[in-house]
Amino acid sequence: MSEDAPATALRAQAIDQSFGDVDVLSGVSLSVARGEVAAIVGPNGSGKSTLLHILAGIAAPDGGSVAVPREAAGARSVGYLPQRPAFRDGFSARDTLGFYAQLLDGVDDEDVAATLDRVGLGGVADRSVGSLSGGMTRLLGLGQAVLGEPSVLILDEPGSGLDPAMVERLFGVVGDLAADGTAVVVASHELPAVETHADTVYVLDAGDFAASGSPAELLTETDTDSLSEAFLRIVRAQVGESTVRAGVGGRSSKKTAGADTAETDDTAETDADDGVETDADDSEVNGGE
Ligand SMILES: Nc1ncnc2c1ncn2[C@@H]1O[C@H](COP(=O)(O)OP(=O)(O)OP(=O)(O)O)[C@@H](O)[C@H]1O
Repeated sequence: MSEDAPATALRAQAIDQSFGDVDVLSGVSLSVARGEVAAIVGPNGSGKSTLLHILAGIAAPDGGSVAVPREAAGARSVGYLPQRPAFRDGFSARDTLGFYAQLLDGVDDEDVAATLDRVGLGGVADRSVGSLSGGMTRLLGLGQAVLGEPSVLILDEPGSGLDPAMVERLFGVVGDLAADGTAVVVASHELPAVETHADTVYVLDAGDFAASGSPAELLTETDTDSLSEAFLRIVRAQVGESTVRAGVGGRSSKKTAGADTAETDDTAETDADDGVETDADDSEVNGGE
């Protein structure tokens, strides 16, 4: 790896995931550098949450591997905001983040207060979490995810339920974190915000990335004027029209059975035992970058 190249913060290789006979992810690979905001977009049911669970180490994939080199600086490697964050009622926002702070080395009350301010909840820090609106609860989830300055931040639909100003604020926070070196993977349907704030966009459809590149590259490739238009063009090209996805469906969509088999067979790390290595002190992950 050259001195100047941004270090890889997260690498997923040949991820396969099925539920029953439905193949949701088939050979998905991506690499995210420190300081990069990578957005995963895709139709409903295309597998974004499934992929994020795997990247966050919450679920082991059927095949493939995830590696997150341990960073010396942060109190933890990966922060994760689920699609529907929920907190135990009866505690304030401050106490809730305080609880999570206790679980992390070197994170104190000052960090909790700074985090609440950062996500826009400083003014309601002492309100019970049960009295927070859905959007505020999501912001608290973002606060929980960024506590301890993880080197990788994984956000599942962080803008869902937030008003446009809050969506902008949230993506602004994400941009600030990336500027400080955090690698961010965000699944989002907020395509205008993604177009403005993401460095790389991955369009997940039919089990794998149908397209990827910077927002500008996707607009150029699809000859469109906005990421929303580019998205529609890409996913309509996949199946003729955009619908709720029910998975790749027995390898019947864009991949052939042979292609899937070849990817699986080619991959040395598809053993489930090798699966997720999110906390691995895995310096070889950066080797050759
Ligand atoms: N635990 C599970 N058991 C069975 N099927 C599942 C499970 N989790 C996800 N699926 C299926 O996998 C597919 C992908 O779901 P996923 O939630 O990852 O999609 P998504 O792209 O995040 O959707 P959305 O944009 O609507 O949130 C769907 O067909 C879903 O029904």
